[in-house]
Amino acid sequence: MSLAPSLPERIARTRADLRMGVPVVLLHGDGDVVALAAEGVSRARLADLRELGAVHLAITARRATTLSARAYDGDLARLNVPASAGVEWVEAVADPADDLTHPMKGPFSSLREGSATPARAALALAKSARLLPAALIVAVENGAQLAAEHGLTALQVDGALPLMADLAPLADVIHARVPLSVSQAGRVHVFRPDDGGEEHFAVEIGRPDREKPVLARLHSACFTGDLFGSLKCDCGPQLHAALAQMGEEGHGVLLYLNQEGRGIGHANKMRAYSLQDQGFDTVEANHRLGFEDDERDFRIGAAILKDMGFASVRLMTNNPAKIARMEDQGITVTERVPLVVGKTAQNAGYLATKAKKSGHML
Ligand SMILES: Nc1nc2c(ncn2[C@@H]2O[C@H](COP(=O)(O)OP(=O)(O)OP(=O)(O)O)[C@@H](O)[C@H]2O)c(=O)[nH]1
Ligand SMILES: [Zn+2]
Repeated sequence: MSLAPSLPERIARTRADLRMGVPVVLLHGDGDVVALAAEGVSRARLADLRELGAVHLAITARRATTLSARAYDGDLARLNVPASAGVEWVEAVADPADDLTHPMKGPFSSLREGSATPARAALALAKSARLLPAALIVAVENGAQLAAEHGLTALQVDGALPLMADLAPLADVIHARVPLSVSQAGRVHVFRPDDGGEEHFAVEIGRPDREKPVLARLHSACFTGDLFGSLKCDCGPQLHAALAQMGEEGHGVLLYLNQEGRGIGHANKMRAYSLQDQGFDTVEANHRLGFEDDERDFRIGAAILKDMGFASVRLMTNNPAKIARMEDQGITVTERVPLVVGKTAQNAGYLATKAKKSGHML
């Protein structure tokens, strides 16, 4: 009998700690580290980390490129945090908000020695906590002992990294009838991943025949567009047009995937919007923040479709990557159903960038 949390549960706990600004211990054969999310780091915590040893700031190669810092570790850089640097320095490196007003942030020196794997895990955890992808790290001698002494969560990096890259199993927790304006025959399913991540929803309209391709939409959450009527994107009109077409045909399935801001989270999407007001396009803004163009995991959508018994879809999308990801995951896309609605003066540039840089068929 063991009441100890499993590895997926430990990952969830580590993520929650980082989000709260609590340090965590990452255990690794080549050397343990204490890690702390850079976002919102307090003076006291930074001082505590310095007591443990030399502090480094792990950032993604995307962010390093913007800062003209060397990324010796390929996908990331471990910057030396100067002894004189305070929390303002950490925030300014992690967050591009004032890049234009303070363009000369360097020069930076980066760590070359030692394994970058714990730093990589810290960044993956920060991303999955929907924080800025930047983490303070300090190498420590006996991480497990330190964690026990201070009541910190300790995580084995070698087990956690591959598990985080895998798709977390999803359970169909509950489904219930919800009459909708587009169709009385609406049913909403709630899917919950076993890694403590966000729940996703499936809206089933009618009773689609599982033997035939179903009219399907994979919608990514957009709180500004879906709820507030934002004119900066086309999400709200796409959501409503997709449901309306399913209502007209009598059958369909709309997945509402909680991957806000193409998977970077609410706060980071608003940071991206703020950068867009400084003149960067949607892709450049993601890169400056340290993210890839698109951080979504469409395996989730494919897994939900399969769980519901759907093997082939008529996919409502303009995004060729969505079609490719479905096919990769064994969902046959028999037809692409275009979904071009909601063009506004304010989103013309956004849509043009999607067409130019992401290959959208608009
Ligand atoms: N990071 C970031 N995310 C954005 C921005 N504008 C919209 N989003 C997010 O982008 C996602 C839009 O997803 P979808 O509607 O599935 O659009 P898509 O991938 O372009 O594909 P289709 O609509 O199927 O053609 C949502 O998660 C939005 O929150 C932005 O400027 N930056
Ligand atoms: Zn949107």
